[in-house]
Amino acid sequence: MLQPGGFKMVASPVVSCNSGFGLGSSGTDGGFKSFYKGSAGNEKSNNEDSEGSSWRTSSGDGFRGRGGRGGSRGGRGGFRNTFKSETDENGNDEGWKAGESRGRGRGGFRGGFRGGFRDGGDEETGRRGFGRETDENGNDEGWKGGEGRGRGRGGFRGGFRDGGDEETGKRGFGRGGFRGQNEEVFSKVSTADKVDQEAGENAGPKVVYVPPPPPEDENSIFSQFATGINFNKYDDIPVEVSGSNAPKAIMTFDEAGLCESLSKNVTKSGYVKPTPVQKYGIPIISAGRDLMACAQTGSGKTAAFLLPILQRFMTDGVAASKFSEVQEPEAIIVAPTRELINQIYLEARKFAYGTCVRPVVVYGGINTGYTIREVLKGCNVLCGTPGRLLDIIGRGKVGLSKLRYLVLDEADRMLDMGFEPDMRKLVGSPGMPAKEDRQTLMFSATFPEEIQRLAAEFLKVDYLFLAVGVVGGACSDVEQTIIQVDQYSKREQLLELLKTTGTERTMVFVETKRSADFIATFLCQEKISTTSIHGDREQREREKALSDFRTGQCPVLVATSVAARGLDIEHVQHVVNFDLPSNIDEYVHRIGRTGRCGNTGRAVSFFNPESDTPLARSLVKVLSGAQQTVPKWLEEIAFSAHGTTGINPRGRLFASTDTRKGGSFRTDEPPPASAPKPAAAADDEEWE
Ligand SMILES: Nc1ncnc2c1ncn2[C@@H]1O[C@H](COP(=O)(O)OP(=O)(O)OP(=O)(O)O)[C@@H](O)[C@H]1O
Repeated sequence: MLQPGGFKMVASPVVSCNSGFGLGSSGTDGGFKSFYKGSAGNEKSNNEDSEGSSWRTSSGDGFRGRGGRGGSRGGRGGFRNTFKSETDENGNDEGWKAGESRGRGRGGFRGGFRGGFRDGGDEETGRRGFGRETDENGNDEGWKGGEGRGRGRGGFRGGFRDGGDEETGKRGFGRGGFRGQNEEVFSKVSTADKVDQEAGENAGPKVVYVPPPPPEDENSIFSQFATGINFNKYDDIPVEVSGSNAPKAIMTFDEAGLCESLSKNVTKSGYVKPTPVQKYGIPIISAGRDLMACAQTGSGKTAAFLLPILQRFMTDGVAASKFSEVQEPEAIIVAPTRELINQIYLEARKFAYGTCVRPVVVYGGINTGYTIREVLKGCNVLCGTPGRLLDIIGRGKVGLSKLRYLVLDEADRMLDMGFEPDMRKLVGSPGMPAKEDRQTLMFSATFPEEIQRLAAEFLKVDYLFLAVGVVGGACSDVEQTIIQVDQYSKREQLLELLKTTGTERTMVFVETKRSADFIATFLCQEKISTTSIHGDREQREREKALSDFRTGQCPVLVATSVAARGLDIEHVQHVVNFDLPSNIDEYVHRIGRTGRCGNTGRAVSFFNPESDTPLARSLVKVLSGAQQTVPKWLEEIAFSAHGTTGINPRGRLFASTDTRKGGSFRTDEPPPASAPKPAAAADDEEWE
């Protein structure tokens, strides 16, 4: 039987979709029927009934495959349709990629697996042809479930790999390789290179995705995010540095003492003057001090740590990167999500342009062998998500003896319950210099007090605390609106809202991966070009979704918490909290995807009193802290919530300053009874 929530469908970003839904409005039960109309004119229908799900097209392709029942996902069951990339990337000259695998589809290849089609054929792989395919099947990933994604859901992402995208398709052989079920089969005939063999401890389907290479042309490397009308207002934000002997702030980039290459790169990036977090942060880091810095979303924290680190490397002369079986990076930067760490890497690469410093990025969801090869080519600045970073260190590919900087971006997230063990492992890794012998830097827009206390364990005793504005406060360039709704009117309200936003870029946040798919599909059916990003999507799909959103091909991105932090996407004018998050810091980060770098933005949040009342008080505080109108009804809810339930862990209040000053939780509230829930809902993201 179909389990509740027994389907999963990934909306195609570039298709417009005409659908008939057979779903209850909650979207949790029931059959499903939709019709996809591809850009190439292929029309597909997707139909799942309670037993054997089927998937058929009414297009000329005549595809008719049978997706079996789900059930591999630990009770979620269901059926997951990932035909999106096929339509948009391959539907042009090749026809549906599914066509490659059609016949096999009937064999129930999807039954019980999460995979379904897996096109797997990214451009890189395709270029390398078949030899590469075998190389890459060296089992270095183990089962997907074992990659931090599974969380006990079991199942694996088998299915077909038709290998075909534009590039691959041209090469013939790369297409149509059957990789369903167990990619180990391939590894047995593999001529895997050494790295992949070393990596192959866990047999099972491996991740073959190799991301496209980063841009090489200067224009793309230095593509700028235009500053907005409020950029100069950053100067009015109060700044506080606590701790002893803080160095003086700089007022211009000239005062930062950057070498010529770095200065040039700063100029080419369009940076004319530093933001407050840069004015204070750069000299603190240059002075060799540990730092915990908190500044509002979109205000330039990345450059605040990258520039002084790179400058130090230039002054002291780091070893030019060259191939070695073990790399010894001088800096490690960690961040909680793949897309964010990739963005940081691109920033590092931009600022290091024309120097001998080589940044490298490692994150889950891409081929490990490829990642390791990239690291071994030379690595001064290693950017990574925690899992992959620990993995590569554990494999002995990265030594830590030369490490001078350890940077935790989104540091409060990196130290909350989800990642704290990994961070402890990282600082406890063999060879990791003691905190006295390295410089540890932490950055975020939010820094709850309990996390600050924990963070202090990773820092030297005399670390400096930098607060630009109110710690955890929302960006004041974002106009925040809260609308009271009931659960069942949300979709209609969203539609209404999106009618007013037109083609302006909008991020719609939902609480679960299932709802992300559901809402994205719904919007597609309403002919709104939408894509989605969440932790159940293949990395390739995640990157494609982001890229389609960035370019405006899909002006609406439905996302879970995985996209809440750090992502810097130009022209995002709106954020919609279709579901409010479970804690206030998450809210601050989500709405901070707009209103960046002095630009203005709007955030609209649907407040359902049945589920969101616990957040009311902190919401009121955030709104008033950012000089926003607080609706009367919200104040009333907040007030009564206070009278009846006291503080709620969901509604954790933010700190207003350095905890070393004695703490700043409001004194009229008891401390939270239990540790607050991490930002991501339990049901939700795997962060790495
Ligand atoms: N001094 C500057 N002048 C012009 N643009 C800048 C400057 N500093 C940063 N920017 C740009 O502002 C944007 C936001 O910067 P960044 O992503 O570092 O913000 P952040 O504070 O880390 O945000 P978040 O808290 O969301 O992670 C980026 O596009 C960056 O290139």
